[in-house]
Amino acid sequence: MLNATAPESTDPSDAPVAPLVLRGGSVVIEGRPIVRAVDFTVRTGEFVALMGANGSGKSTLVRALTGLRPLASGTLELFGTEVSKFSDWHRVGFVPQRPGAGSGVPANVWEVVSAGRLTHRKPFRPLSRTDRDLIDRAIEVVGLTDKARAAVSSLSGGQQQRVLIARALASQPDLLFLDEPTAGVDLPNQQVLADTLKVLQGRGVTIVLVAHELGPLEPLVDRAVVLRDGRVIHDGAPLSHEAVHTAHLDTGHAHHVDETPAPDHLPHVTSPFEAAATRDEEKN
Ligand SMILES: Nc1ncnc2c1ncn2[C@@H]1O[C@H](COP(=O)(O)OP(=O)(O)OP(=O)(O)O)[C@@H](O)[C@H]1O
Repeated sequence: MLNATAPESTDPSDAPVAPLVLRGGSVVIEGRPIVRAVDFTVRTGEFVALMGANGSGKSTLVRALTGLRPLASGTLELFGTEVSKFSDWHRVGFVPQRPGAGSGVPANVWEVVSAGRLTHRKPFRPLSRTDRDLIDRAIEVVGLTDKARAAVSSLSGGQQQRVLIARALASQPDLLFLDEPTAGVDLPNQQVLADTLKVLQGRGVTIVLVAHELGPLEPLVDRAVVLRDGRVIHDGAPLSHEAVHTAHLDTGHAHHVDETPAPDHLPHVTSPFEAAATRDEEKN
């Protein structure tokens, strides 16, 4: 007699593709190794906090993971595709650290958030009804509907941060990076951020967030990865602010990395954002 129950698949190709796999990733800036041989995998739907002291390399790592900084060595795969061949950038959202969504341009909230739909539109086509609905909804999720036509420059720092988050939401990413979204943001705004990220987490979005302290975000975090001097010193349960600073390589959760210094001459990995990143640096 035939068994009607289908046998469970053992085919490894059935496993969901990890949104992010970095192997031996190093970043060198002006000859100085800033990120050193980091292995970092993020699974679908995970919420990972990237922690560590000032200057430990968190922002640099995030910029490498978003294709904004070339890797000096190592490999990066996004949704199973090597980064130089990856083209589904609309699946990746990034909320940068720097405040000031308006950045001197007299744009209103709705205009800035609408930029989140740019990667989805065909060139020179006006926004569709769907685009407009997604923009309105993103503004609603971050609680700024009543400010939709306000100049971004007229908003508080925390509200401006929410505008940047709404812009990322409007692009409906599957993988969202946020670089210190709570820095300099008051507690009510941090709570709005936590509520917003909870909505995204519920939708299955994978989230990688840089933070010094988790605050209201703590209950959402599945895993903390702590960097020190460009290396991973902890990869496991979320840590308190104090524990981040006292974490040692022998915590038990620690992920040991190769101590070999990055070589001087390294292969160059290009990305579609590299030109933009260079321009960005020149401005700094
Ligand atoms: N464009 C750059 N040019 C020169 N050095 C840089 C550049 N970007 C980063 N660095 C250096 O790399 C190191 C790591 O910086 P990074 O901003 O990645 O650290 P971080 O952990 O995010 O710090 P913070 O918490 O202060 O934001 C620092 O010593 C910084 O000075």
